[in-house]
Amino acid sequence: MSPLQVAVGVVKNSLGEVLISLRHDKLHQGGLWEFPGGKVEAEETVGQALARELKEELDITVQAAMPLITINHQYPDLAVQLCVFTVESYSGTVKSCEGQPFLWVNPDDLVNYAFPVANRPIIAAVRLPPYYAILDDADPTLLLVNLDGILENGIKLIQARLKTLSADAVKSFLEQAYPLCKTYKASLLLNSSVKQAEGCEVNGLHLTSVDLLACRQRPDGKQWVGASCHNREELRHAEKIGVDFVVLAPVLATPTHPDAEILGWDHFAELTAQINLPVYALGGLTQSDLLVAREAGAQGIAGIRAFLG
Ligand SMILES: Nc1nc2c([nH]c(=O)n2[C@H]2C[C@H](O)[C@@H](COP(=O)(O)OP(=O)(O)OP(=O)(O)O)O2)c(=O)[nH]1
Ligand SMILES: [Mg+2]
Repeated sequence: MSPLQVAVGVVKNSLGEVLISLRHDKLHQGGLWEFPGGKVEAEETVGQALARELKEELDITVQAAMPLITINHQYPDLAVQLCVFTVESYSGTVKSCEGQPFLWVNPDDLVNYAFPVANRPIIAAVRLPPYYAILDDADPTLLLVNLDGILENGIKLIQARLKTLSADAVKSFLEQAYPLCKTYKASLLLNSSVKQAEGCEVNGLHLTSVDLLACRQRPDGKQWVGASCHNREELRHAEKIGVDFVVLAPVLATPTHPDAEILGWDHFAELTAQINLPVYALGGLTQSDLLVAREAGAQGIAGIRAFLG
């Protein structure tokens, strides 16, 4: 049987808080928090269903919505496909039309509410930004200059991929980079191939595809865990161990990996549709590819050169 298709909306207020509502106890997944939305009816597109449900449940009119993530989940009693949109603009004032209590919650606080299990990657997608910068040490003298440029560009998620630096050099870099990222409210992840610097604070770990496949479970004690993937097997493993997001590459030709097999947007979209995780597109892309990437099911764009200035 085909899954129950559900249109789901991530609605934000002017403070950047997200609307959640409490499912009635008697419903499927009752007593848990949800993002507003509901079943797609026959002869209705998902976008039409989203607009109708948000009008019925909240009395708001959707003016623009962008795909965020699609989740295919098998509950013991029901298969659902949750088509989640970010509501970019709407008119009207939110009210509870069907008696569901609702709350406005800071995205980072969503993890403190009980949602249906299918919602875990949705919450990650809501919290993650559209761009993921990869800072490499091809020229170590430019590391801090490049980091500054990335932060000045407004990028909030950064991976330090420091392949050549010694452990001491990594340590002295992180001692400057972490506090700098913090002042810009950006998160800094360390690539798993980096010589680990004892006692250095970062916001998370980014697993290389080799390290990903070697992990039997999600590494402990990390705020964020990301992973690099190139194929279905790696994506499945990332989903299985419960990373927060992945980077799928190379989408287009890229000078840093000239021999890698290129996915192209169609194959990227096909692979991304099969996985319940936020996926960043990487390889030969720039910030201006964001809309194309979103249409292909991506969380956003990752890049080495894309955010340097
Ligand atoms: N709206 C919504 N549904 C979710 C979320 N997470 C999740 O697993 N679901 C599941 C629960 C249900 O099985 C299904 C939504 O179906 P529903 O019956 O509540 O939809 P509806 O609003 O059209 O309900 P109704 O008019 O028939 O009362 O999707 C979520 O965040 N939002
Ligand atoms: Mg509903």
